[in-house]
Amino acid sequence: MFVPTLMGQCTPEQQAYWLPRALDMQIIGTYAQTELGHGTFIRGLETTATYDPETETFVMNSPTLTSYKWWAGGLAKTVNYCIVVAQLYTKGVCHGTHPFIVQIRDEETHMPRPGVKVGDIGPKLGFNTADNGYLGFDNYRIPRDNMMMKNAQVLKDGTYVKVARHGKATYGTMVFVRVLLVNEAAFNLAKACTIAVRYSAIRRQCSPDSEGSELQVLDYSTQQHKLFICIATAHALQLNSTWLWKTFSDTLAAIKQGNVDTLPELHALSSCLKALSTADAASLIEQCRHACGGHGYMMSSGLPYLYAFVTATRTYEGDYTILLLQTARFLVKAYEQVEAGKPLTPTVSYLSQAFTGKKLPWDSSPDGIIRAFQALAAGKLSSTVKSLRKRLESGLSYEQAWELSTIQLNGAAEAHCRAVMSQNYKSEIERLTVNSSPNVKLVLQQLYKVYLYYWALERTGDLLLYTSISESDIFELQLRYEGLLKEIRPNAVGIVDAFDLRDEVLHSALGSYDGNVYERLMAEAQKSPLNAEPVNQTFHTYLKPMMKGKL
Ligand SMILES: CCCCCCCCCCCCCCCCCCC/C=C/C(=O)SCCNC(=O)CCNC(=O)[C@H](O)C(C)(C)COP(=O)(O)OP(=O)(O)OC[C@H]1O[C@@H](n2cnc3c(N)ncnc32)[C@H](O)[C@@H]1OP(=O)(O)O
Ligand SMILES: Cc1cc2nc3c(=O)[nH]c(=O)nc-3n(C[C@H](O)[C@H](O)[C@H](O)COP(=O)(O)OP(=O)(O)OC[C@H]3O[C@@H](n4cnc5c(N)ncnc54)[C@H](O)[C@@H]3O)c2cc1C
Repeated sequence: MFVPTLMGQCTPEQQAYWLPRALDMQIIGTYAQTELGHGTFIRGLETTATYDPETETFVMNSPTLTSYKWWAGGLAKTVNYCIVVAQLYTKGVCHGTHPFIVQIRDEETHMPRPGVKVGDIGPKLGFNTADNGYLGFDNYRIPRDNMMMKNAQVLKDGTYVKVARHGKATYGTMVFVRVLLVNEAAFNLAKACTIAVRYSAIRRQCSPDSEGSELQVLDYSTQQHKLFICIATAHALQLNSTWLWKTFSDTLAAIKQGNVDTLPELHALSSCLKALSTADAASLIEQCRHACGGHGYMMSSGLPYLYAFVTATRTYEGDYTILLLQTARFLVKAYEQVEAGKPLTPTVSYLSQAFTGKKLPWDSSPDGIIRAFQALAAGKLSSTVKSLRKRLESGLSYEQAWELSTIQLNGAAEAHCRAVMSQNYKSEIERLTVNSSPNVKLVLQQLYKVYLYYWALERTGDLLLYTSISESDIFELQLRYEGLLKEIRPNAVGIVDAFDLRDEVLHSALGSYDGNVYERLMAEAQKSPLNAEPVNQTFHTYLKPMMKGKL
C-alpha cells in the first residue's frame, strides 16, 4: 500500500523523489491509517499533524492512547518509513485527515527516531509472518514537503489549498486495494478447491453396497455440493476481478482527464465486490476444510493457513458490513433517480424496469435466473426505501431512520452485488469462449449454471417474495442442480488442475499433484518436534511422578 499511495497521493516532484527510493527498496514503508480507537471511521482518527510556519515543519502528536496507530503491516520491526494519515491543523483550523510521509527509523542504525514510539501488536489469528505494529508520536517534526500534496497543499505561510476535484480523493489507495482483493479472493479459493477436490478423488470412505469397494468421497452428491460451488465461485470471482480491474482503469483514466463522474459507481462496485468476494472465499475455504474431514484440520493440509489469511481480508481494507452499506447509499440514490425519471449508470440500469409492483414471471433459464436476482435486489431495495421513509414520516432524523434500516440496506446491497456478479460471470464467459472448443464451453457453462442454481436455491424465500416461482419450480430446479453435479464429476479433477497451481504454491500434503496423500501426511508428521526422541522429558518430570503418586 506504500508504493500505490506514493503514486496516487504525491505531486510529480514528490514522486520523483520518493518513488525511486521505494521501488529500489532503499527505504521500506507501510500505510498507517488505522488507530487503536478507530479503523472504520476515518474522520474520527486522532493523530494530529500541526503546521508550524516558523520552522516549516509539521508537528506530529498522538494525544491519547486510542490515537496510537495500530495494525499497519511491517510497522513493528521492518519499515523505516510510514504513510501516516493524520488530522491536519494549520492556522488553528482542522482540515480533516491527510496523508504524510514520516520517517520513523534511522536509515543506518534502524533505531526509532526520537519522539517515535513503535512496536509489535502481538500474535494474531493468522498473518503471523507480518510484524503488524503500533506507532505513537511525541512532538515529532517532519518537513512541510512530507505532506502528500497531490490533492491538498499547505503553503509555506500555512495557507491551506484544496486541489482535488473529489472530496474522497485521498481514499484512492483503499479503492485500489479493494479491487486487487477480489483477485486475491479468487486465487486463494482456487488453491483451496484444488486441494479439496484432489484429496476427495484419493480419499475413499464407506461402501454403499456390501459387495462393492469403498467410494472415492468425490462420488458422493453431498461432497460435490460442497465442492463444485467452490470451483464455480473461484471462476466467478476471477472473471469479476478482471471486469472490475477494467472498470477501475477506465475510471482512473477519466479522473486523469479531470472527470470524476464515474468514481461513485466504482466506489459502490469495489465496495460490494470486495465485501462479497472476501466473505464468500473465506466461508468456502472453510467448506473445503470440512470436505477434507480430519486431515483438513492439519496444518500440513494448507487449509488452516489459507483460511486464517483470507478471513482477515473480510475485515481489512473496510469491514464487510461497512462496505455493503456504502453500496446501499449508492442504491438508494439510484432508486430516487428512477422515481425522478433520471438516467441510471450501467450497473444499476436494471432498476429502471424493476419497480412494476408485480412479481417477475419465473423463468429457469440462466438469463431468467439473472433477471430473478435483479428483481430480488430491486424488491429488497424498494422495501428498504419504504421502511426508511416510514421511519422518516414517524419523525426520526435521516441518520436515525438510516441506522434502523441498515439490516435491510445490507440485504439489498448483497442482492445487488450477487446480481452484478452473476451478470458479469455470464458475459465474461461468453466473451472469453468465442473461439474455444465446444467441450471447454460446455464445462465452463456447467460451472456457471452451478453458481446460478446454487444461489437461486439458497434464496428460495426471497424468490417466493419477488418472483412467481412455485413449489414445483423449486423442486424442478433442485433436481436440475443435482443432475448438473453428476455431469461435472468426471471432469472435476481436470478442472482444478486447470488452475495450474504448482505444489510449491499449494503447500499441501492433501493437494499435491501426485496424489500421494498418505505418504506426505506421514512425512509431515515426522517433522513434529515430539517425534525427535522416543521418550519425552515431560514423562520423567510430570507423568511418571503422577503415576507413582509422588506429585
Ligand atoms: C485482473 C486483476 C489484476 C490484479 C493484479 C493481481 C495482483 C494481486 C496480488 C496483490 C495482492 C493484493 C493484496 C494486498 C494486500 C494488502 C494488505 C492490506 C493490509 C490492510 C490494509 C488496511 O486495512 S488499510 C486501512 C483500510 N481502512 C479502511 O478501509 C477504512 C474503511 N472506512 C472507509 O473507507 C470510510 O471511512 C467509509 C467508507 C466507512 C466512509 O467514510 P466517511 O465517513 O468519510 O464518508 P461518508 O460515509 O460520510 O461518505 C461521504 C461520501 O463519500 C463517499 N465515499 C466514501 N469512501 C469513498 C471512496 N473511497 N471513494 C469515493 N467515494 C467515497 C460515500 O459513499 C459518500 O458519498 P455520498 O455521495 O455522500 O453518499
Ligand atoms: C490482518 C490485518 C491487517 C491490517 N493492516 C492494516 C494496515 O496495513 N494499515 C492500516 O491502516 N490498517 C490495517 N488494518 C486495519 C483494518 O483496516 C481495520 O481493522 C478495518 O478497517 C476494520 O476497522 P476496525 O478494526 O476499526 O473495526 P470496527 O469498525 O471497530 O468494527 C467492529 C464491528 O463494528 C461494526 N461497525 C463499525 N462501524 C459501524 C457502523 N457505522 N455501522 C454498523 N456497524 C458498524 C463492524 O461492522 C464490525 O462488526 C489491518 C487489519 C487486519 C485484520
